[in-house]
Amino acid sequence: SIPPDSDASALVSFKSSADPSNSIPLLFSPNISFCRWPGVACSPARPFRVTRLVLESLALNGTFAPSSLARLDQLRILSLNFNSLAGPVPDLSPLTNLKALFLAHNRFSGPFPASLLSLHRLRTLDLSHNFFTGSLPLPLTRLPRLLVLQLDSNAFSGPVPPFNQSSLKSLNMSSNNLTGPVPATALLSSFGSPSFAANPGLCGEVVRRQCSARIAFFPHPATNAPSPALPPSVNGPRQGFLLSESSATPSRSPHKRAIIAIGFMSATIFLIGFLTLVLALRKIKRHKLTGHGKIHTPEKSANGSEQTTTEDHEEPTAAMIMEIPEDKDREKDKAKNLGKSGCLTFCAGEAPGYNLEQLMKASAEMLGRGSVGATYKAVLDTRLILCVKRLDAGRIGLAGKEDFERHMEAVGRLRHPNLVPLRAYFHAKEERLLVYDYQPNGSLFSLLHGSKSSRAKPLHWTSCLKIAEDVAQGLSYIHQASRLVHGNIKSSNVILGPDFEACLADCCLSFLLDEQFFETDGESRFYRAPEARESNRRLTPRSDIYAYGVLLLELLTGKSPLDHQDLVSRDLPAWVRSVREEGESVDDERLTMIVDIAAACIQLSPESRPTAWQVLKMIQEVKEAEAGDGDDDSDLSTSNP
Ligand SMILES: Nc1ncnc2c1ncn2[C@@H]1O[C@H](COP(=O)(O)OP(=O)(O)OP(=O)(O)O)[C@@H](O)[C@H]1O
Repeated sequence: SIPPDSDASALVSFKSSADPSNSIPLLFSPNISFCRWPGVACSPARPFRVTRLVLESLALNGTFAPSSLARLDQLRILSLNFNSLAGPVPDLSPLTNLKALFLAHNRFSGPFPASLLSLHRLRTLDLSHNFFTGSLPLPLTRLPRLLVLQLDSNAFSGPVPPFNQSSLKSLNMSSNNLTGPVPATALLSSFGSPSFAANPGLCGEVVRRQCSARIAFFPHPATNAPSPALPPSVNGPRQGFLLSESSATPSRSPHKRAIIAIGFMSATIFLIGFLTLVLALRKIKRHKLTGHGKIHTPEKSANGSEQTTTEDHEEPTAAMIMEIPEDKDREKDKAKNLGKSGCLTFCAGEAPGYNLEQLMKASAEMLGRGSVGATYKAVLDTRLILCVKRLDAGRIGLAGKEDFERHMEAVGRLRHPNLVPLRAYFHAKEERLLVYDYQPNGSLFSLLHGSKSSRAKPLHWTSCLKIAEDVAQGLSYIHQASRLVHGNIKSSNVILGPDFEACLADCCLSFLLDEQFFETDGESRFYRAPEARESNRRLTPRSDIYAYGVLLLELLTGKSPLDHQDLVSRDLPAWVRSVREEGESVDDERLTMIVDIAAACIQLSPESRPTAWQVLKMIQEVKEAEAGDGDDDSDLSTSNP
């Protein structure tokens, strides 16, 4: 039997929570010395003390139990890569000799494991491809021996810590949700932009993306000067500074301050004015919204990114809104009501970066009208570009303010590099606005079907795999982190971010619709699982998977689902192959693997469809097969004691 205080008992304890499906039953046999259990190594210098534990790709799908490995204070290398371990990483501070920790490609969640910050011998840390959230702790910059740090493909947010330790030779923070300027330390500058790719909110020299005026402006000492009070619904005097700053010289003259002060004093008057605008907004008919206001026309800069012209700011959306002042008493009443709920609610505890007033003054371009309302690209005076969805009051079923807010709060908590984040929402009596990040590179729909000049060609194979993986990542996160359902997966709701990463948009909005308006005839119906065709109440994670399967075939063939409605009766591999045959050659086995995934997703019976997580793993297997047999443990050897 196994002595209770031995390293062997620690291993058994770890297995009991990490491996509930008993995927490795034979590996942990009491008849063999535990130092010879597969994946376990003990040091000759310290008999019966485990120094290395490598349990990779073993389908471990439980949790990493607190204290289970705490006894292993001689452990140098711990690798649990490529499993499905979920939940937080427990306190690992007792593993004081740990030099390499690999937890990549699992389902770990929660904040950055703070206990790792006390592991001063740590040289390699790989937390990539998990669901970690929250900010990166500053003490990470003080781990003195850190050589390799892989944090990519998580949902870390907040600023990049100013790493500058000379030991660090490899750093990857890509595909997170980090924001703000990347500190231009010598070390971070030497890594350059690839280490930070697919973090749409990062800016600065290191990532070669200009920071907005806000970021450049606020550290300026003048912003700390006391400012006159404003009504609570106006987001403080900073906005006034910003508005004038965007077109001003950097120095703030007394003359300028006086102008700003006058601006503030008239804020109340202005506020009433803008409330009027909000009320009138409801009155504008669709054709007026599209045709009346000055449409913001983006210009492509030399680097391909969109820029706004000065004129864009001259005629705000408000101009479209302003035209019909109603009967004055009614206006006042409505203004009072709006005043009570006239603030944007920012999601996920994020600091307000703008206010409703600024939003209303933004220049706007209608991007389209979907099932729940119209979508606009809004350019604020600060040049911040947002995507604003104005919900169609008549079609919204979730009538109560509380229900609406509860739903939007839950949606607003979702943060993942492959989801378009909901930043804020607004709810007044009959007005509901949703504010998202604006994604500059169009939708997958326009990528696949947008060009009228050439007949639709399937995308390049590697792009297909990348987009398929990105979407599966986003979907898997929605299903796992929140138990929400996307409800409307289709190619126009897959938007391409600044680094052409695919992000799911319009997350969980189908549930807002009054059931009678649930479209049974729009393009969405081609993506809809048979069991959910008639009612939005029947949308489930499995119906999302069905939609994903249809999307995958669209991606592989470049054909709209309109053109492949009889999917179930087709010989899918033969069809996909025939459509792709003119393009670049793709390994037949890999193509079949992907088509098989799509076929599994569009099974008629919801129970037969895989989960999003399984889909993701299968896509990643194809990608890995594509990349050839990887050198998974190359870092292990570099950190081998
Ligand atoms: N965050 C965003 N950034 C950039 N473009 C976006 C964003 N969200 C949506 N879009 C684009 O705006 C257009 C209109 O979107 P909208 O959601 O209103 O309609 P839809 O996607 O066609 O229908 P549905 O309401 O069924 O999702 C689409 O082309 C979509 O790709």
